[in-house]
Amino acid sequence: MAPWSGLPLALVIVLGGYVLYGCVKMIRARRAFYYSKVKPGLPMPKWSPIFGHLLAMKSAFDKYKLPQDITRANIFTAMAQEFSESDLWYMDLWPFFNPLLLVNSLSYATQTCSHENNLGKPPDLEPFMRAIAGGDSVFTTNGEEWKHGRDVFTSGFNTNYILGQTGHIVQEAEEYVEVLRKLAKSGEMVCIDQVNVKYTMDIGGILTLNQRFNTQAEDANRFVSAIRHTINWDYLGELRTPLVRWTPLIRLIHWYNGRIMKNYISRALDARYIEWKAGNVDPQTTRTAIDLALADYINRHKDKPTETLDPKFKAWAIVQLRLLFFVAHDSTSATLSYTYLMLSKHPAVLAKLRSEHDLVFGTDLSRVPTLLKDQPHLLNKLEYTTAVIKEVLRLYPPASGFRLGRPDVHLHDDAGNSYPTDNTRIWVLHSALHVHAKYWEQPDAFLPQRWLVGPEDPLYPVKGAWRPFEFGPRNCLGQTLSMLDLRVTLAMVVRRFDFEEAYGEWDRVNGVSRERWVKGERWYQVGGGGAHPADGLPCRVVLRE
Ligand code: HEM
Repeated sequence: MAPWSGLPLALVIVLGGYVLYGCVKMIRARRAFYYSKVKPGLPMPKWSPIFGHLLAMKSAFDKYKLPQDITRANIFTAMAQEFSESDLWYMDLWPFFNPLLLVNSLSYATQTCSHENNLGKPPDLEPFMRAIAGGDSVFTTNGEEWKHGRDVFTSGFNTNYILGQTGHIVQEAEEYVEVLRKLAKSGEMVCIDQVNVKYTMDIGGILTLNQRFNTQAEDANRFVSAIRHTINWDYLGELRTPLVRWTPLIRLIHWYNGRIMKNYISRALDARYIEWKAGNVDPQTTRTAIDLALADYINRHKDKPTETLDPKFKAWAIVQLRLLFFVAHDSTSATLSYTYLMLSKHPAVLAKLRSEHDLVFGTDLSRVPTLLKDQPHLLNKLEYTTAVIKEVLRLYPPASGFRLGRPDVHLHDDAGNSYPTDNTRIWVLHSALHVHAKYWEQPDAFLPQRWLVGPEDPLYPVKGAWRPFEFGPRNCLGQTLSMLDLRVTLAMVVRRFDFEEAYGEWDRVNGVSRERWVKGERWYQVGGGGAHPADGLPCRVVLRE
């Protein structure tokens, strides 16, 4: 029998076909990028006809000594200094990304996210978000589909309603204080970000799914474990290369976890629908995401109520609720972690924060939960606390803005230059914009007072340069909730505990070398949903009482 017959020959043909297909796609992608971006002389790093900008990424890692697990936004932030003249540059990272346009100026950010241009979300968000949400969610869809989702959930996140939910947050915060107390008693080093993720998941559970998960006190239930596993595995994909995401093992894990999440929310929807039909839910006072989805469904079927939920609605609602549970907890937990870190590094700020809490809530700490529950508007008096949170979000923004360019939309600069956005994904780099010397006095310094000074002060922030929640039609739906979570938590926690960063010890125990520092910081941002502190921010919790 000839050596190249039968199965081996078929394999060679299939593999050869794949290689050929890949080559044709690569040639097409590089050619299109060359003619639309390289030839017209648009700003970009040195481009190679074979590697595009993949080598430029490698050079950035070497040049800025970036650790492997740093977020992509922070890689681009390091590169931004090379494009300080244009404040914008293009990148060809095929096959890992479609063509990118990185922007780092207030004007470009505003143009990208404006109502007028109304740019949508790119399909490139899908691979990550699909693993979490299981389908097209309010985060990733565009047009009418997006608008319907946004309209259904908006009233559950408005300022008045959210302030009325303070009691629920305080309830979880009381549990959280007990967890911190135990950690302080044990004296153990702990990666506090993981503790914060559990805490914010408990808040997210009650405000999106109307369920108390008790993740802080007990072992995580199957839904909660499944979503965090999905994020962790997906992050592993992001860390190595996005191709890892498509390996059969990771796809199998996502499928398995996705089934758990889907079944869990499906049962929760059925159970809650029974409550609604029995008249046990007051739509005026209960606007958790699950209730808002059901209220919309019931309203649309009011002429012909259904015995059980329509499967099409259920499939849609499951996706939205998975997404909302994720966004409701992840970035807030990272912000909380960075807040503790900044407070531990800036004792004068911490002292001022504590004085403000003494002034607003009195010095009897045991009264704080009741005061918060009975008079949530007291939180509006926490001006300095809000300034601290804003400054943390300036230096450590957990997310970015991401839009799909369009042939009719060009970004313009003051000199009359015009930059095409056709066939590009525009990435508004919050981490670069938030420390841009053009907009910020002492950009790298942690100075909460900049949020309290008047326009005559050089520290006074330039309007629109702080955009952790983005602006425009696709701005963050949950920003009020997030700011409330953070203010309640700080009011409950900072006068009881100190947090002592312990990276040195963690690195010794884990044999980590000094290579993993970025701009003198060991707590650089790593991926994992939103951007979180590297290695979960190892620290010791110390009880002050
Ligand atoms: C510190 C906390 C948070 C930060 C920094 C943050 C940041 C952001 C950013 C930057 C976007 C826009 C992304 C883009 O333009 O491409 C966004 C969208 C969104 N966020 Fe947040 N977020 C936070 C917390 C929350 C919370 C607590 C919720 C509650 C459910 C939430 C729900 C959403 C939703 C639903 C969207 C999509 C909105 C749309 O496309 O219409 N986020 N967030």
